[in-house]
Amino acid sequence: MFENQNNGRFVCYETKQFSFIIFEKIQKQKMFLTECPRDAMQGWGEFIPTDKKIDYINSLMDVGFDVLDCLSFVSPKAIPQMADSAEVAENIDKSRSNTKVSAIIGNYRGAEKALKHQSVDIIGFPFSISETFQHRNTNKSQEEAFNEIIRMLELVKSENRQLNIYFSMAFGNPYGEMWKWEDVDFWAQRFSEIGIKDILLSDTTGVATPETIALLFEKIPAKYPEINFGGHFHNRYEDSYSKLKAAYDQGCRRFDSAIKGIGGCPMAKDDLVGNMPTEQVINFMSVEKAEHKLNLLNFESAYNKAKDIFHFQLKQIKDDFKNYIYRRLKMYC
Ligand SMILES: CC(C)(COP(=O)([O-])OP(=O)([O-])OC[C@H]1O[C@@H](n2cnc3c(N)ncnc32)[C@H](O)[C@@H]1OP(=O)([O-])[O-])[C@@H](O)C(=O)NCCC(=O)NCCSC(=O)C[C@@](C)(O)CC(=O)[O-]
Repeated sequence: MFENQNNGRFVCYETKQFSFIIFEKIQKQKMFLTECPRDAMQGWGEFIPTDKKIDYINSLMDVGFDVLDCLSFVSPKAIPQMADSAEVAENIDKSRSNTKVSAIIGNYRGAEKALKHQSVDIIGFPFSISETFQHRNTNKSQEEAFNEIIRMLELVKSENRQLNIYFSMAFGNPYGEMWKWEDVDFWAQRFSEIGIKDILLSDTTGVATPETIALLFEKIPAKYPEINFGGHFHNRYEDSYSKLKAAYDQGCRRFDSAIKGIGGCPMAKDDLVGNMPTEQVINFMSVEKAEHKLNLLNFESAYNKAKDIFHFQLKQIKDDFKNYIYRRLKMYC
């Protein structure tokens, strides 16, 4: 099968007597975007006052993201920054927005706490392809986590909400454990069997390359069409385009990101590897002419609030923009 630039593809059909090639129009799929202020905030050193969090999250609710991953119901000792999530959850204004709200949880108790809040539509559990990271992050083995997820799924169904699974360390790990795509496939199969419908292939510590991203997005989603797969990348600012492109070219239209790429998982390594920056996803969509429904004016106003919370500077933004233009020019020259 060969895709071309005109929203179409040449498909080769073979019967016993004939083989023929036809041109099929393909519907351009809309992007499905998740903004992750939870990932940005959870490792932030100074405590962000609760009212600032609420104000920031409500400004993001106006942008038009499909999902806002903004809450966390884990141990406050492990992640003190998110200890006020219950109060934040009670003050999310969903009246003007279709954006779904997602909360991260690390055990059944966290799921129960999250689901008490009517604003929470989705809970997300970080299942790890690396056994070491499963222990580090949730104090469980993979099998223990899997069994707990089965219980959580029952709970989520009875509450009429949704359970997303992150495949942490899906592209490799920094602990010296062997990585192969077949391990990701093994777990995708098991999660498919229990009826999980949403899996985010996550590059927790930024070890993925465009090649491993392309490999995983080529192999895995095709085998499990009943599951919606997405990309949850952590990377350096300048690697954003090539990583998005690697997944996009394999048909992935679902991406998680955080403004300015701030954040990461504090349980993974000592140094946080930044998130996929949302501005880079927006740049990417404009280059690829990908359809989305973000309100960019509202995005700018949320971006200004992020600037205040995370103290990033205008000069830094200008430098990033200059670097971005330079790289694009280099690609075309
Ligand atoms: C998962 C647990 C809770 C298990 O924690 P545990 O140690 O197994 O639980 P425990 O039952 O032994 O309890 C330990 C303490 O935590 C408390 N506790 C226990 N559970 C809860 C709860 N739900 N809510 C509030 N408190 C809780 C519990 O009460 C106790 O407090 P103490 O008695 O010592 O005062 C713990 O290991 C933990 O909090 N880990 C942090 C997980 C986390 O938030 N990681 C970051 C988010 S995941 C991520 O960022 C990756 C992602 C999503 O971006 C994808 C990717 O890139 O890979």
